[in-house]
Amino acid sequence: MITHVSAGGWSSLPTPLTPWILDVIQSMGHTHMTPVQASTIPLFMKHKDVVVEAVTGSGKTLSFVIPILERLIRREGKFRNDELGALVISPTRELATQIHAVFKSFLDAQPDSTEGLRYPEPLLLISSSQSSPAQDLQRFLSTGANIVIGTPGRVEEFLLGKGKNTVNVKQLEVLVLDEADRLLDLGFQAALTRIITHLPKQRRSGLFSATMTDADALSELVRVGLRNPARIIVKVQAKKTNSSTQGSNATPGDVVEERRIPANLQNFYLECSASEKVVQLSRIISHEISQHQSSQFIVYFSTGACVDYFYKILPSILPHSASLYSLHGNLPPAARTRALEAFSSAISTPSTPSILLATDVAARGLDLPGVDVVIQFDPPSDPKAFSHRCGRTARAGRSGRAWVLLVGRETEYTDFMSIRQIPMKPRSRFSKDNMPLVDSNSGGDTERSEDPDVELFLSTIRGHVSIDRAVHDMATKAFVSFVRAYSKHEASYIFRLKDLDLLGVAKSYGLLRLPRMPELKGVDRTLWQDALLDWDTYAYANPAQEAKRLAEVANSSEKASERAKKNTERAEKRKNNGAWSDKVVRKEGKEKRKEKKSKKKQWLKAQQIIATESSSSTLKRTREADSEDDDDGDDWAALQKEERMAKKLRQGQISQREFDMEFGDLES
Ligand SMILES: Nc1ncnc2c1ncn2[C@@H]1O[C@H](COP(=O)(O)OP(=O)(O)OP(=O)(O)O)[C@@H](O)[C@H]1O
Repeated sequence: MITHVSAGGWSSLPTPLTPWILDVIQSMGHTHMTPVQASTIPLFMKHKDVVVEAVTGSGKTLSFVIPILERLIRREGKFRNDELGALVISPTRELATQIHAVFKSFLDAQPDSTEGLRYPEPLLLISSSQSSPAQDLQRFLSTGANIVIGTPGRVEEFLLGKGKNTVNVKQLEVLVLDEADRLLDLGFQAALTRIITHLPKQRRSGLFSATMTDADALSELVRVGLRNPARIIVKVQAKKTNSSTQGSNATPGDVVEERRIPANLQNFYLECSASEKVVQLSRIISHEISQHQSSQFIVYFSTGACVDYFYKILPSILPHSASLYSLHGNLPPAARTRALEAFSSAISTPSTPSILLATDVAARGLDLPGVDVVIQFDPPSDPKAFSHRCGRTARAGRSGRAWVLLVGRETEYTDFMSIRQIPMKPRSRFSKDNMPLVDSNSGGDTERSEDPDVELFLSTIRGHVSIDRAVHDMATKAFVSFVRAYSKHEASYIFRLKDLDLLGVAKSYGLLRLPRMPELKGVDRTLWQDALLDWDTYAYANPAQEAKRLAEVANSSEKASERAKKNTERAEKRKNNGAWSDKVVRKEGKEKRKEKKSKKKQWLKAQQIIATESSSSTLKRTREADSEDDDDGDDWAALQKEERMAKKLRQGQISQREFDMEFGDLES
């Protein structure tokens, strides 16, 4: 369904558009302006700075493209080759390329007789994967381009790096920040400030986004050099029923709600357990294909590693065959361009369903009118990205459907979004037959039982993963990156890692075993079962990678046996060292005892000298015998006994013979 949201014909603008510009607009099939265009174009064409907030897909691009062209066409005096007339900055290269294409569709159609924009090529994209900054600079000078479009990094390089003394910005008429709230975020702030400081103050500036709410702080606007800007907010009113209308289409008497998402967007959330997410993703896709004949999907994940992994896994679990595409920021620029081009052309000729798996690099601005369904497998870390992701469908009055999977207490996210005028409707989990999954009811309490197919999916994914060890590496990387991203959610009081069932997530991912990571420290591992697999023979499908692994295994087992050998040697040495030190201790003890003994014997000797002359030979023999005695206790007892006997001998209580029998050399 396409609901045309009109706000008057193009001819109703207070300043008429240049005829050939109007022709191009008509050739695009845009018979009427959208509300944001009707509000913005007249102001921005004149001398007003604008801050524009309007929902996704409402036509903001033409709201700045047309005023820029009109200002440059009407300008008195031609730009010199090194002079820049207009600068458009966007946060991603994909969006920059798209904006470039919109400008180009106008400029390519300009008649030869046109005054104003008559350069070999008045337009320059400086974030293309096909050109280097040096080449951009060269093209700028050779073509005399006056409209430059780029991402912050490349624009900075262009104006303040290599091009510092080449690109003349003195005559700059217009600066546009598309997705301005994103550009004013911390990540881009420093580069943006440097660029803006470099530009002349006498210029018009326009800030555009579907989520400008945070960027309207006065200090932000002053920082980007806006003076007394016109604030344009285009809100959507929708009937609080299933059939929605937009803007003035709501009739008096209807219960209407204001929302910050397109009126024709149906926005659903589906609550399931962590272990059920992949099952439910597959079933939403299946439901959309069979019930709504949807054929173009974008599925958002939280990290590039998750995109890579599910790109591998999904074909094994999707009930329908589909063409998959992947797009994330870690891909080389050329691969990103290829993926987007392939997905776009698949959209224009739908035969089998096409599914783009993406991160937030594809959340904002991309205009892919054929997208029927957006599924957020993981809610975004930045809540603002939520409406941008949803907004890849239901564009320009078309209808579209968006889903988000929420786990446990994550359903609080719906209230969080509702406050931000982004309503969501609950949907039940889907059963195998794509019917709502009914929770069992025992004694009045509804029990959420895990979908029985979770185990089936787990073993299917595991089966797929176990074919190639590289996929296992991807699975582990994806899981780890997901957990780390989860802990960085901006809405951290809703997305709390400690509340998340990590074993459920691991199950959903089809992990063969749990990775070693501190976040898994507290989990009850008795609830987890590793896949039965011989890890020694589990191989990489890529022969070179497998050869490398085997070499590493051999190397590490060699190292392990070397380590074991060294350990044994060390143990042996310790033992020997231990025996030696025992000896030392024993020797020292012996010497101490000897010393003690000799002192006592000296004392005894003195006693014996006092005693009888006849016992002296016996005592001498006793001393000699004692000196060989190592046992300190027995020795001391013997000495005491000897001393007692010697005393008895002196007192005549025993005879010399009796004494000698005991201590001397007489046999008893
Ligand atoms: N006046 C119009 N009538 C009908 N369709 C239009 C009109 N103006 C623009 N469009 C179409 O609407 C679609 C969305 O436009 P655009 O990409 O500018 O949206 P946006 O507001 O910038 O969205 P986002 O916030 O997602 O970047 C485009 O396909 C464009 O061709």
